Amino acid sequence: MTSAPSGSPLLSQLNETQAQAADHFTGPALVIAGAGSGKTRTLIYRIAHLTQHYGVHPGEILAVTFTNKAAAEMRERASHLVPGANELWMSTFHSAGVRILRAYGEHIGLRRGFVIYDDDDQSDLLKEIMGSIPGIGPDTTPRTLRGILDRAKSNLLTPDDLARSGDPYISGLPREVAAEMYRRYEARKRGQNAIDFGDLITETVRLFREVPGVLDKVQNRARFIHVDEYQDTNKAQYELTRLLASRDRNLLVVGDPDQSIYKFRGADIQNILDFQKDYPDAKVYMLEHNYRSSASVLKIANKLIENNTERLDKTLKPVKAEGAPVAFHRATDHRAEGDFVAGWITRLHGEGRPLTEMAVLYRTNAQSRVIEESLRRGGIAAKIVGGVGFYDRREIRDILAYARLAINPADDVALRRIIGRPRRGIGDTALEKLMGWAREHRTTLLEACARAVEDNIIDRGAQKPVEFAALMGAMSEAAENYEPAPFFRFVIETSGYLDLLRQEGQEGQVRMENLDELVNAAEEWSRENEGGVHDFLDDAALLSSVDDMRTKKENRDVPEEAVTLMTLHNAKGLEFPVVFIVGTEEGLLPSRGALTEGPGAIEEERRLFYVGITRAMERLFLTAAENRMQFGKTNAAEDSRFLEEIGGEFDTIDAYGQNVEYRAKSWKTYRPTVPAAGAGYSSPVKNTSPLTADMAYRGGEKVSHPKFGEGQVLAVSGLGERQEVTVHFPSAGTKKLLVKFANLSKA
Ligand SMILES: Nc1ncnc2c1ncn2[C@@H]1O[C@H](COP(=O)(O)OP(=O)(O)OP(=O)(O)O)[C@@H](O)[C@H]1O
Ligand SMILES: [Mg+2]
Repeated sequence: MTSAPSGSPLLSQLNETQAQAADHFTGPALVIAGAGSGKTRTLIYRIAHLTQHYGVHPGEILAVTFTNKAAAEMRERASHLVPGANELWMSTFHSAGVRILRAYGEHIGLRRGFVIYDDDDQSDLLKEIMGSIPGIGPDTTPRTLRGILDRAKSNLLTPDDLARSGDPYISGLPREVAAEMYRRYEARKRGQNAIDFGDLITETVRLFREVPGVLDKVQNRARFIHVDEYQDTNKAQYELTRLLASRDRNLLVVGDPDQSIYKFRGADIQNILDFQKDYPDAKVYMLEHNYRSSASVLKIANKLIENNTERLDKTLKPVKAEGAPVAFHRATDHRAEGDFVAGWITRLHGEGRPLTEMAVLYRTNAQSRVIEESLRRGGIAAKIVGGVGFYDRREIRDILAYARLAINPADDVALRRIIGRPRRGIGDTALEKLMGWAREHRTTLLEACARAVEDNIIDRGAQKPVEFAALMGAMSEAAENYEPAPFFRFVIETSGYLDLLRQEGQEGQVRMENLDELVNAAEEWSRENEGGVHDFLDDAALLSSVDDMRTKKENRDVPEEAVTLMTLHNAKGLEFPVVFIVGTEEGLLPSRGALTEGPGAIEEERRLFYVGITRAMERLFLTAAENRMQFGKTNAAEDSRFLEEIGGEFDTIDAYGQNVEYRAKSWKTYRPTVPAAGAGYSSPVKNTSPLTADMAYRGGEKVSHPKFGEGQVLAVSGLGERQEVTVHFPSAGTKKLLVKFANLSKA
C-alpha cells in the first residue's frame, strides 16, 4: 500500500489506514470494518479528497446511502469539505431510481407522469385483484402478498422466475398462484401508469440492461461511485451498483457484515463478502479502531458479537477511555421501565446533558407508546423517528391521492380512494358500472366518469360522475400551473374536503391542522427544492417508505431540544452520547419471530443488538421488564439471552441507581418448540449447543489447504455434511469450499 500524501490538511484528520482509503483514486475498493471505526467519515473525506487533490468534478461523484436521513447528513458534512458540493449526487438507492426513471423511463415504456405506489396503494390494488385469482383464499392478506412481491423484486425475479422457482410454496401459496398474482398485479399497475417501491430499483436495472445508451449517460454522472452500509444491499441494489460501475470501475464500498440487519427484506450479506470475488483487483482497507464509544461500551459490543458463528473476525480496539460502566436495570413492568428511562433522562439533563444527545432505542414501534407516556409525565420533549408518519395519515393520503389523480388520470387506485371523500352521491353500484365500462373500453375510470351521461353508463345520477371528472380537470390544470403549496390549498378547498372536516368536530379540527401542515411542508419544500407538484409527490412518496426523514414533518410541534425515540433498525449509522436500549427480553430482542425461525434469525437479532449498543458514545443503559403487556395481555418476561452472553460486563442497578447483584432470569425455560432437525439455538454456554459443537471452523481462524496454501476463514455456513467455509487465500483469492471435501487443516 502506498502511504497517504503527507501534509494534506484533509487527510491529516484521519488515521493512517483511513487516510490510505481516502486517498484511493481509481479502481474498486472495499472498506470493511466494525462499528464506529470511521467508515462513513472516510467515505466523505475520500469524496472531498477526490475533488481537491485529484481534481475530480463534484458532478461526477455519486454516493449512495441507506436512508434519506443518512444522505442528508452526508450532504451536510460534505458541504463543509467540498467546494461545489451541491453538484454531488448523494442519495438513497430509491431516490436515485426515481431520478433516473423520471429522466429516461420512457425508454422502457413508462409514460410521463407515472406515480409511485407506496405500501398502502399496493394493498389497495391487491385487494382489488386478489378476489379473482383462483387459489387465493380469504385468509390470505394483502400484507402477505406484498411480502411476496417485495422479496421477488429484491431478488430481481420476474413472475415467470417465480413460477419456476425451487420452492413449491411461496409464503404459503402454491408458486403458480403466487406467480399469477404477481403477473396480474404488474399488469394492473402498468395500466395505471404507476410503479412501486421495488420497481424503483428493478426498473432501473431493466432500463440499464435494455438501453445501454442510457446507462452510458448515467455513468457520466457517476464516474466515482460510493456505497455506504454495503452489507445491507439486496440483489437488485447489488446489480444496480454493478451496472453503474461496469464502465469506469471506480467503486468504493464500505460496510460491516456484523451490522447486516435487513435480511428479512432481502439483503444479502454475501454481497460484501464476495466483493473481492467480483473485483479481484479490489483494494481492501480494514479499520481497527473505534472512535465512537467508550471502552466499556465497546467491550460489551465485542463480547456480544463474538457469539455469532457465521462471521468474519475483526479487531475493534477502543480509542476512548473506559468511561462510565454500562448499566442494566430490570423493572417490574413496562411502565416502570419507561419511568426508569424518564428518571435517568431527567437526572442527566439536570446535570447539563442536552436532550438532543440522548436516544431511546427499541425493537418494535409498539414499544414507543409507553416510553412516550413516561417522558410526557416527566415533562421531557421527545421526537419519534418512524412509526405512523405524517404522510400515513388518512387526510394527508386523501389529498395526496387527489394530487396524484390530477397528474395521472390513469390512477384508478387514487380515484377509488377519493371519489367518496367527501360523498358525491356516487354509490357502489354506480362505481361498479363505471369500472365495468372502463374495463370494456380499455380506458380509465376517470374517462368513464366523464362519459357517464353521454354513454348512458349509469341509470340515475349520471351527472355526478361527470361533475367529478370536471373537478379533476380543473385540478389537473392547477397542478400544471401552481406551485405545490397553492396547489394543495386549491385541492383542499375545491374538493369539498374542508367542509367534510368541519362537520367532524374535534377530530376534524386535528385533521384540518394536519392539512395545514401539508401546505406548510409544501412551502418549505419549495424553498429547498426546485420543481412542481409532481416532484413534491415523488419526494413525499419516498419519505413515507422505509425511511425516517418524515420525522421533521411529523414532529412539527416538538421543540428542537428533544430526546430521540426510534427503532434499532432506524438507528443504523447514527450516534448519540447517551443511549437507552429498552426491552432486552426474550420475545422482543431476540424477537418472537426469530425465536421460532432458528439460529440464523437469532444471529440477525444479535447483530441488531450490536448495532444498538454501538450507537452509544459515552453512556449505555439496558433495560428489561419482569412483566410486559403485549397484544393486550400482561405476561412474565424473561431476560434476553444476549444479556447472559455479555454477563459480568455491566453494572446492574435498581430504580434508585444503586448497584445490585445481577441474577439472571434464565431464558431456557422460555424455549419455544424445537425447530426442524439440524437447527439449534446458539447457547450462551460455549460448545454445548448443537450449532457450536458442530462447527468445525470459526470466522477468523487460520487454515491451510493442500493447493491454495494458508488462508483465513471469512465465513462459515451450513451444518454437518453441507457445511461450507469461505476462505481468503492470499495466493489464490477468496474460495467457498465444502468442508467435507476441502481437505482443510487448521494452520
Ligand atoms: N480519525 C478520526 N479522528 C477523530 N474522530 C474520528 C476518526 N474516525 C472516526 N471518527 C469519529 O468516530 C465516529 C464514528 O465514525 P463513523 O460514523 O464514520 O463510523 P462508521 O464506521 O461509519 O460507523 P457505523 O458502522 O456505525 O456506520 C464519528 O463521530 C467520527 O467523526
Ligand atoms: Mg457509518
